[in-house]
Parts: sequence; C-alpha cells; structure tokens
Amino acid sequence: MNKIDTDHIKTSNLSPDKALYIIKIGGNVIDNSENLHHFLKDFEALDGFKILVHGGGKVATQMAEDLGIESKMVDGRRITDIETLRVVTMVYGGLINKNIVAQLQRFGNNAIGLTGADGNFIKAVKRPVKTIDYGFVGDIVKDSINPENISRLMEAGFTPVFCAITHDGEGQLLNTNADTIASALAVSLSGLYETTLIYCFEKKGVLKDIDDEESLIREINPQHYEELKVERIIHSGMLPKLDNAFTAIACGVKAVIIGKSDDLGQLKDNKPFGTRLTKNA
Ligand SMILES: Nc1ncnc2c1ncn2[C@@H]1O[C@H](COP(=O)(O)OP(=O)(O)O)[C@@H](O)[C@H]1O
Ligand SMILES: CC(=O)N[C@@H](CCC(=O)OP(=O)(O)O)C(=O)O
Repeated sequence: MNKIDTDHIKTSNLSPDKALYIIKIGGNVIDNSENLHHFLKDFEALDGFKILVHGGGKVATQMAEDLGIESKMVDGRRITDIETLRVVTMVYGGLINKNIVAQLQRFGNNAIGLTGADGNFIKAVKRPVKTIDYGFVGDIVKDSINPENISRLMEAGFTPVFCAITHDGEGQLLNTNADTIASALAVSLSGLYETTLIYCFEKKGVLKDIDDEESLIREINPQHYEELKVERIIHSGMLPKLDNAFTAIACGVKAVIIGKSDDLGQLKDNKPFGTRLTKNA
C-alpha cells in the first residue's frame, strides 16, 4: 500500500493534522460482554476523532457450528463458502455491529455502523484461487478507500464503526480480515489526520512468553520482529496482525500500538500502554 496523494485535500475545508484514533477489537473481547462494555466506555472517553473496527471470528465460528456449518481457517483466514458468507454477514454486519453501535449510543457517542459496501467506503476483490480457494474472501483494492468521504462523516459528528465485510462493486459482499481493514483505513486517513492505529485484544501486548502477562515487550522494530519470528516468540494470529501493523507504519501512520482492551483508558491518562511498533533505528 502506498501513501495516498493528499495535495488536493490540503486545499479543501477538511481538517488536516487533527488526531485520529483507529481502534480494532478482536473476537475474544467481543465475546465477553463485560470486557466489551469496559472497552466501549474507554473508547467513548478518548478525545479526538475515532473509528472503531471490529472482528468477531469467534462468534461467527460458534454461530456456524450452531447451524451445522463447519469452519475452516487457513493461515488465519476463513474459507468462506456461500453458507459461511451468509453467517459472517449476519454476525459481523448485523449482530455484532448493531450491538456495538447501540452500546456506544447509550454512552452518548453518535456511532454509525458500516460495512465496506455502505457509502462504497471499502472495495475489495475476491481473492484469486491459487493453491487454496478461499471462496468469498476479499482483498482490499489499493486506493479504493476515499478518506474524504469518511472524514466528512466524522466532521458531521458520527463515529464510524466498521465490520469485517467489504464489497466488490458488482453486488458481491466479501469477507475481509478486520486487522487488514483497520490498517488500510489508517493508511488512507493518515494523509488527513495524525493517525494512531491501535489493535486491542485480550493480552497486554506482544509478550515474550505468551503465558506470562508480565513479559510485555514495550517496543518492536521490523528488525526485532524478524528475530522474534525466528525464535517463535511470535506466532499464529499475531503474525498477520504485526504484518498489517508494520505496513501501516511504513505507509505514514504516526503510531501503531498493540495492547489490552481493558487498558485502553491508560492512553487517555498518558500512561504506558501495550507494545509500540517503530521503524528500524
Ligand atoms: N508473542 C505473542 N504475544 C501475544 N500474543 C501472541 C503472541 N504470539 C502469538 N500470539 C497469539 O496471537 C493472538 C492474537 O491474534 P488474533 O487471535 O488474530 O487476535 P484478535 O483477537 O485481535 O483477532 C493471541 O490471542 C495469542 O494467542
Ligand atoms: C477472511 C477472514 O478471515 N475474515 C475474518 C473476519 C473477522 C475477523 O477478522 O475477526 P477477528 O478479528 O475476531 O479475528 C473471519 O471471518 O474470521
């Protein structure tokens, strides 16, 4: 992903250089109503413009199982046949998205729930079949996100809440990983706002020992990341998350943090929070 051309925007009435937080929450937080409630309260209390992106893979897997549909993941991506697409559309675009919006409204935040199809905000292309057929999984089309339109929504007082559904512009909905959506939005909006991308999940951040919450790694640069991969300190879902995170840093996003959803309030109090990703020294 390249940094977007923003010269035309600087001359418009939009608001360059304002702070924007793009925060993504994962399935384990969404699945726990207490954690979700706590997180949404802290999210609401953050100053500046905000966008929330949510996954919900865990809930979708459970719902699919209830309906007798088996879930298959390959390299952290869901094989999405037509039945599975129906389930994820209902779960991400409906159940989870609308519950989050309703809770934010209760806290006085004028949230508006969106898929990538709404407002044509995020266009994707069905992943081509190579060795694996992922079905209706969408890869975001480069430069397809229009940051000005999203900015207008925020300037009008709305807080966009994006789920993990995109579209191809030809009438087809697609399932797109929420970490990737958050990173693509952050890159696109970083020309208009001082953008901080935050991945919130159930652990304190990237840990040296996944079973020891006290082993938090405070800072990682790309070189350190390569070493951590070789040592297998980082694995499974954390790999695509960090790949997305470093892409965002390389493409102009001011800061990327990976931390615990329960600790988000520390950011407002200027206390250390999670693992901060940096460029190579
Ligand atoms: N070094 C690490 N520190 C923390 N988590 C790690 C690490 N390596 C792998 N993980 C795994 O990555 C997971 C987070 O990725 P994922 O499940 O995709 O997140 P999300 O809930 O945001 O979708 C954690 O639950 C943990 O099991
Ligand atoms: C293509 C693909 O894999 N999409 C993801 C979208 C949801 C997601 O990203 O949820 P978490 O953040 O909770 O993992 C999926 O269906 O699991």
